[in-house]
Amino acid sequence: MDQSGLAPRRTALYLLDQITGEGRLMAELIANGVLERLAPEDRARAQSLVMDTLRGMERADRLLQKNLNRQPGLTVMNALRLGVTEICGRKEAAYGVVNSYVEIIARNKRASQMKGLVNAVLRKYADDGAEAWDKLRTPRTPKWLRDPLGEAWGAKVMTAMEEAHFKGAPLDLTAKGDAAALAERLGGELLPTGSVRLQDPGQVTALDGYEAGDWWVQDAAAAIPARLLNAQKGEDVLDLCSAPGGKTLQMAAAGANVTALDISEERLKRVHENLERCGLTANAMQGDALEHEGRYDAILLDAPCSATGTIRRHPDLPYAKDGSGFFALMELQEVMIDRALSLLKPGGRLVYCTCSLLPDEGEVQIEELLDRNPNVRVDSSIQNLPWVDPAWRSPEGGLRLRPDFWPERGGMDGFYMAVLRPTA
Ligand SMILES: C[S@@+](CC[C@H](N)C(=O)[O-])C[C@H]1O[C@@H](n2cnc3c(N)ncnc32)[C@H](O)[C@@H]1O
Repeated sequence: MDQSGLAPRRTALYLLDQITGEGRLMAELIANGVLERLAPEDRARAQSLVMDTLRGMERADRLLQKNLNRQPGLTVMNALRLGVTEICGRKEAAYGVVNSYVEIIARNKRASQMKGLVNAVLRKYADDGAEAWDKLRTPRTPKWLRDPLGEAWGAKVMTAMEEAHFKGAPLDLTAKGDAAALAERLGGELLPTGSVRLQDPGQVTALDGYEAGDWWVQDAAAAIPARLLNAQKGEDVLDLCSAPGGKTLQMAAAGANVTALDISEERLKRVHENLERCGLTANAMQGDALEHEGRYDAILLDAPCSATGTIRRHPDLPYAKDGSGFFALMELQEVMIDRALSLLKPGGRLVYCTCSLLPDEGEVQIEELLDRNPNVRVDSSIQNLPWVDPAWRSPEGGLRLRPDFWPERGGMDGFYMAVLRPTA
């Protein structure tokens, strides 16, 4: 048989097993070199197969349920999910898909006796599987996360967010210089917030201006906190949780004296690489935000969080996580906000943000801060900036961004952000 599709599919199956069975994140697996043995085009293929399967998981499972008396072991189930996604979701020719997964399972010592089942089940989708797939509802987020998000935002918004998650995300860039000129050069859209959006970018590193460091990849929502901080030339600015460095680059490009801290030596390497590629300067250093000393005009705290705002790009998150670590993150966020406020010079400002859809990591953190510290106010004037959509305004004075906003443009990451100013 034709062996060409086997390598990316086998890797896709391994990735899916690790995500759904071991709770590993895709980014972590890739950083550990899982894709390295594959040819570059196969890497992209393996990755996109996994992403599509995770995004459409509920559809694949619903279609499979009809043809399975009981759920097989994880690897066989995941091979079936990948196969159904390819045939029904990606509309690929069934023959090659079925043969590949049968071959992969046949070569798997623990699962080889199930190759007949894989063959028999996948074949059933060859004729009308694609049509059945298209008729199914937008795939739902796993219950552990759907419940709290639905409670926070309501059923209608939940469905709209799920639609955004299912569609995935375009590529957003932040320009080092003139964003309008960059949009024109790359044939992208200049967004109201100043980011440049490309709908169908191809390989990022091959785009014009990558080598020259004229831009960096940063979701439009993720670019807003540094815009709110509005670092000025010559100001002493602290990026407390900086890696991989998107916001550090924005503040360095504005001419501020940026100290970029991160607890992870490994992740800090990315900050150094990004600064070097873009020809920008910052004092990037490894350190714990809770122990850092100094006094700053402006501080950006992009706190570690559930990252539930990034599901459009990271559909593995709801399957790799179960929410069990989130409470500890919320406690850390609270301590970090207090610590960050203590590092401000008189008259200084702090932007607190998280790429989370959970109010406990955003709105509630700010409400609780105001309760325990009457000497801080939320600077709600940012809600009136000309490029701020009124729909983003949050009652306590911050901005709430959600993936279902800008649906006609391709959405945005979920984020919460607020500008805080000590009054004494
Ligand atoms: C949301 S990410 C930051 C993203 C970054 N601001 C950007 O825009 O590219 C959170 C970061 O916080 C770092 N972190 C976690 N605990 C920390 C601590 N106690 N002190 C400093 N950094 C910490 C993590 O290593 C991670 O890189």
